[in-house]
Amino acid sequence: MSEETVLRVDGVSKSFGPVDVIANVSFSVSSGSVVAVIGPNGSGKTTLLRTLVGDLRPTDGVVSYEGPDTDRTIGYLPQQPTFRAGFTAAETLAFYSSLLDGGDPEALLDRVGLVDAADRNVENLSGGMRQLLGIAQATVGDPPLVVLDEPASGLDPNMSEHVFETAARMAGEKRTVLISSHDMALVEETADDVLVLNRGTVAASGTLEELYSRFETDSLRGVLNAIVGETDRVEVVGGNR
Ligand SMILES: Nc1ncnc2c1ncn2[C@@H]1O[C@H](COP(=O)(O)OP(=O)(O)OP(=O)(O)O)[C@@H](O)[C@H]1O
Repeated sequence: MSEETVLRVDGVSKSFGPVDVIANVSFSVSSGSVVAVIGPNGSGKTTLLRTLVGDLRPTDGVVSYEGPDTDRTIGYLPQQPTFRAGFTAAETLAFYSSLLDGGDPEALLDRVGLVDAADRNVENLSGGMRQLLGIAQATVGDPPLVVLDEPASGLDPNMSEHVFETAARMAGEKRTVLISSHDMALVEETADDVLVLNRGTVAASGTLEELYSRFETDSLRGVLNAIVGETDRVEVVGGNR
């Protein structure tokens, strides 16, 4: 695996009005790796990813893309992807491809295992199929960095595994994949590096082995429990706003 930095995040904070959601987050992402962002509900994963892809402007700090200079540098699957109604899956990808000179829709659908749904209208896709179409959309134009926000959410176990295998295979093609997830088993199988967010700050980061050794455990669940404790409440930043 190459060790070139593709993304550098330096002291990034994001507030919404008076609500500080992420604070002073710094890390870098190496090319060709799968990096997982994990953390409890409300810890700031989506806000961090949206800031990294330029969907949100950081309140403080700098995000620098340092990968290859291509037409599309970062592909992004939002937590809830939306598509224009009336288009088929293939037409949706053809549309994005036409904007970027970004490749053959059939090949993009094949990459995520969605060829059989090519002619189905997007509003008639199942939740899992929508996620897969969103992942295909995120890879249009072959961006060196693909950011996937909970791509396996709502998918059955086989599909979740398929999505993570797809992500790992993409990273093997010299593409870097940054993925947020609550599925600890799949993160353990797939991730080269893990960033643990808690209350909007980086509580820990490193390879699985580094995290296991630091927290004297043999699972990510153990790492999370050591950081967050066992709780049945979602931490809500900024109170009840
Ligand atoms: N636009 C906004 N205005 C105010 N607060 C916000 C806004 N967007 C997010 N937040 C708050 O920021 C915190 C982090 O939310 P975020 O969606 O980033 O967390 P998350 O780790 O992705 O959660 P989950 O795992 O549940 O998807 C939450 O308390 C949320 O209510």
